[in-house]
Parts: sequence; structure tokens; C-alpha cells
Amino acid sequence: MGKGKSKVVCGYPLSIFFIVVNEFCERFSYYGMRAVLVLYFKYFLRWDDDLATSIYHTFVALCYLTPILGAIVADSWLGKFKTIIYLSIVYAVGQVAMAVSAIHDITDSDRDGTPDSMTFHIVLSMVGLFLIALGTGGIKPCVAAFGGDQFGEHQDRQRRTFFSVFYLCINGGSLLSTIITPVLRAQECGIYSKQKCYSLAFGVPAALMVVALVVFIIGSGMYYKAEPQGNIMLDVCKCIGFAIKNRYRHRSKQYPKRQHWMDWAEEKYDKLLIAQIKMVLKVLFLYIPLPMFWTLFDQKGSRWTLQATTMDGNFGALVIQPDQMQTVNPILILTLVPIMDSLIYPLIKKCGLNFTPLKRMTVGMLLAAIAFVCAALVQIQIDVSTKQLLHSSPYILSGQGFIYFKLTIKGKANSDSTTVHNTDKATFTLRSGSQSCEYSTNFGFGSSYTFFIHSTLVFGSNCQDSVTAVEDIKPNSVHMALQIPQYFFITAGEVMFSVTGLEFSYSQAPSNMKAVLQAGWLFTVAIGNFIVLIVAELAKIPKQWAEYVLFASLLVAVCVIFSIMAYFYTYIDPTEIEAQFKKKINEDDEDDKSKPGKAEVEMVKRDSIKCHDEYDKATQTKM
Ligand SMILES: CC(C)C[C@H](N)C(=O)N1CCC[C@H]1C(=O)O
Repeated sequence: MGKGKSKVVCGYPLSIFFIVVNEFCERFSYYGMRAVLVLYFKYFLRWDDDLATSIYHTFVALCYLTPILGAIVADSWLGKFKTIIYLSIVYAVGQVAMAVSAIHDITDSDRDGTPDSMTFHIVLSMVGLFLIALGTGGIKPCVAAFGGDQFGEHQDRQRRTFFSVFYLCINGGSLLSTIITPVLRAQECGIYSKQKCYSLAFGVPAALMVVALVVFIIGSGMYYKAEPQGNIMLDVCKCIGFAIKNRYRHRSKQYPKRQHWMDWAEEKYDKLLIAQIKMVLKVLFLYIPLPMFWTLFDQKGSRWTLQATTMDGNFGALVIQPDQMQTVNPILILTLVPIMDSLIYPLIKKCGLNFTPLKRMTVGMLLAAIAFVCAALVQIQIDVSTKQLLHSSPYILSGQGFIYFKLTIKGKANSDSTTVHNTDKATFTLRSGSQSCEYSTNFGFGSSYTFFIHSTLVFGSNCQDSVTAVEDIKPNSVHMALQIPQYFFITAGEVMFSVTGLEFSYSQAPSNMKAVLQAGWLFTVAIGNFIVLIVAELAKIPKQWAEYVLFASLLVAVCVIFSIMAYFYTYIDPTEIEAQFKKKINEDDEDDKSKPGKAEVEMVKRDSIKCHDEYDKATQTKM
């Protein structure tokens, strides 16, 4: 049985259907908007690459920092349900603000197709992004924890499946939106003049966020809504502060040691609260090495995409752009999560191996390290086949009656005069006044040519004989398909690390701090992002393959540390511990009523010993 008033379908509370659909729409909204954001900065707001990149990464990092705020509000004040509703409204307003900020007609009073007051568009879009960061980050830990809350005590298996489906929805939504919003952006729209349609590319994610909110509200009557238990975070901070102060005051050897430094708060604070803080601190301590995983993971969008630009994306009927390779990650998630859950994990269990969550996370980290070794091997291949400069054309041919122009081949068809985006045949028109002639040739992906046009060219005749194409840079010869193994390993790693981590954070959190621990988990993603930013600034390793190997080695080192920490971690059942504490407190209350006047100090001591016993009994399983 689930915990809410929800019907149960195939052992699952129906209420979680609304939660996973909400997550799907929300992730569509978030990743869809993110997919076109840098281009919006660059082409609509006319920012340079550096400013666009910095603001983009700051926004992403903010989205993974605000979960702390959302979690505190949810666990201490509003509860998860209300927090999700209120912050979803903030989020939707932010998305609408983005869509409106991208309507160039609003300030285009001279109707020339460009906004007249860029300040208006910049301010509105920054306000929009701030609201989105607050909304998406704020609700993220709450939605996952709220989903977990819907399951009863004996529904561990169902809850694990829920977190897998939840992850599938994240990636289903993001995959769909990263395909759709760039298409919407490429449309032309406008009242007075036609421009690239950023307003539509932001408008559809805004609409999806409204759908997410509506779906969540529809499920309202079915949810189990745990009530927040007062300002828990303030209590936690005060309790930790008191324990530290009290320990310091009793630092002399004459005072007997206590089992845990948090036990120094026993004189003033509830033992249940102390036990709950111990649970949270143990998990947070375990999180310390985790950002390194995300540091490697997040380089898909930077280093790996740059690597793809030096590769051949011609897949026959399909020409894949370097940044499109990133969609391999959500596609693989959609295939690997069901395979892991229904095949690999049960098989491992059948072999008699106890593949605990922390072991899974450790293996996930190792797989990510292997992914970077694969990336290094691909890089070595690229370096070996590195394009050599075949000619210094101008010097060889200058003064011989030629005019020349240079051309670089990037991908996809475009009529630009000096950059051709195609690997097939391209046709150029040479014009002089009203006269013209055409020249066509085949190009390879990533190649560069210098075209020499004979000064004897006669328009009207065939250009073909009057143009000489000289290959300066060879086409990319290493195929983008070679990146698939690295994507496979990083995604398999993500499934083991991230899906498990999400569930682990929920199952090991005390009931009143579920969202807080989810936020702690998301905080590791934020730190990972920051490390990428710092490394991008500082890394001065000349060989890219060596940098990949360095990251792989760092993750292996961190993984060893994590596995040692994990070995000493004992799994707990917070519900059981909390129930025992509550039972004992009730018993003591009864005792106190029957035996008034007992010495208080003695009682505190006895309680403390009992509580330790209960805590120890409930924390038995190792890594
Ligand atoms: C980058 C992909 C589109 C999404 C990724 N596989 C993923 O699910 N996540 C990356 C950070 C955590 C998680 C998410 O919640 O978005």
C-alpha cells in the first residue's frame, strides 16, 4: 500500500503517475530552453562568445545551487507540495518572461527587424533566467523526494523502480526538447519583420512548464503530503553549533569522551534530532568526493563536443553536427536504465553478489573513468591523422595571374560564401556585375581549401575549368561514431552512479530532511560544474589526450577514496530509527509521570545510552 489516498495500480500508487509526467514536462521545459540559450545571447542580444558562455554557465550552476533554498523552504516551512506549486509558478513566469524578451517587435519601433532598446530585452531575459533558476532548482529536490514519499515502508522495490522511471522521464523530456527547440528557433517569425523565432523556442518550454504545473495540481487529491516539522534547518544549525560549543567547553581530560561529537548536544537537544543530524552528516560526508564524477560528466558538453568538431560526422543518410552527439547520452539512458533494472542487476543478484547502492556508485565512477580513457584513445587517433597543411597556397601561386579565396568546411548546407556546411557537392556562383557562372565540387568534413580563380576567366562560359581548388587541410578522417564507446561508458556510469545516488539520498535521509539531502546530492552536480569552469581556465596541458588521461586518473583516485569511505558506511533505516526513538520518548514520558522528581542528569545519561543502543541496532549493514 502507498501512503496517500491514491489508488494502487500494479503495486504502485497512482499519484506517482502525475509526478513523473510533471518531471517529464519540467525537464522538457528546462533543457529545451537551455538548448537555444547561448545562441539567443549571441545572435539576439548580440553578446560576444565569452560573455554568452560565462552567463550560460553561471545560470546552469545557479540551477543546481538553488535546490538548497527550495529544500529548506519545503522541509522547514511550506512542505514539499506547496513549495512545488509556488516555485513552479515562479518558474513558469520566468519562462514566459524569456519568451517575451525574445519578441523583437516589442521595441522595434523603426521596424527594421532589430530591437531598438536592447536594455529592455537584456533586463527581461535576466529576470526570466533568475526566476527559472529559482524555480527549476527549487522544485527539483522536492519533486524527487515528494515522489519517494508516496511509497509505504515496505515498498522499497517499487520506490527504486520509481527513481529509475523518474530518471527516464528526465532524459525523455530533455531528449525531445533538445531536438524540437532548435527546430523552432530556426523558424522565422515577427509582426513587422521576420527574424529567427527565439520567442517560439522559449514559448513552447514555457507552455510545457504550465502543463507540468497543471498535471501536478490534477494529482493533488491523491498525494501523501508529509507536514513540515517546524524550522528544522534552523534547529539543525543551532544543535550543531551547541554541540561544537559544548565540546569546546568540556575539552579538558576530566570529562569522559562521548561516542560521537554530536552527542555533546544531548544536554539541550532532543535525542531524535541528534540522531537525525548524525544520519544526514554521515551521508553528506560521503558526498565529498562525488563532484569529481560530474566534473567528467559535464565535459560532454565542452571538451567532447570540441573533439567532435575535428571528426567526420557523415553517417550516410544523416550528417550529425558535433553538438548533436550529446543527444547520445539521453538516448542511451532511455535504453540502459531498463536493461540495468530488468537484466543486469537481477543477474548480478542471481550470481549471489550483493551489489549495494554504494558499490554501484563506485562502479559508476570507474565506468566514467573508462569513458575518459576511450576519449583519450580517440584523441590520439585524431592527432595521428591530424590535418597537415598541404600548401601555403598564396606564396606558391601568387603573382601567377590568380585571385584566390579560402574556404572552410564545417557541416550542413548553407549559402555562406566562405564557410560551407556540407560534406556533399557544393555549388558557388561567381559574379561580376550582371554576369555569372557556377562552380561545383565535393568537399570533405572539416577540410579547408583555397580556390584560385584564373584571371583569364570568361563569364558565361564554364567556370569549372577556370577555378583550381587546392586542399589546405585534409577532411576529418576519424569518424564521429568512434565517440560512441565513450558515450556508452559515461552513460552506463551515470545510470549506476546517478540513478542509484538519487534513491540512496532519499532512503538514507531522516523523514524531515528528505528534500535537504536531495539538495545535497544536486549540490555535488553544481560543484562538478564549477570544477569544469575552473579547469577550463587553468588547464594548460598541451595534449588533449593527456588531459583526458589526467581526468580519468583523478576520478580513479577519488573512486578509491570513496570506496574506502563507503566501506565504513552503515546503511540505516531512518523510519525504524525514528520509530524507536519516538517509542522510547513516549515510554519515558509515561515513566516520568509515574516517578516524579528523578534526577535530571541521571536521566539524560541513561537516555543517551539507550539511544545509542537503538541507533546501533538499526545501523548494521556495511557497504
Ligand atoms: C544531460 C542530459 C540531457 C541529462 C542527464 N543525463 C541527466 O539526467 N542529468 C544530468 C544532471 C542530473 C540529471 C538531471 O536531473 O538532469
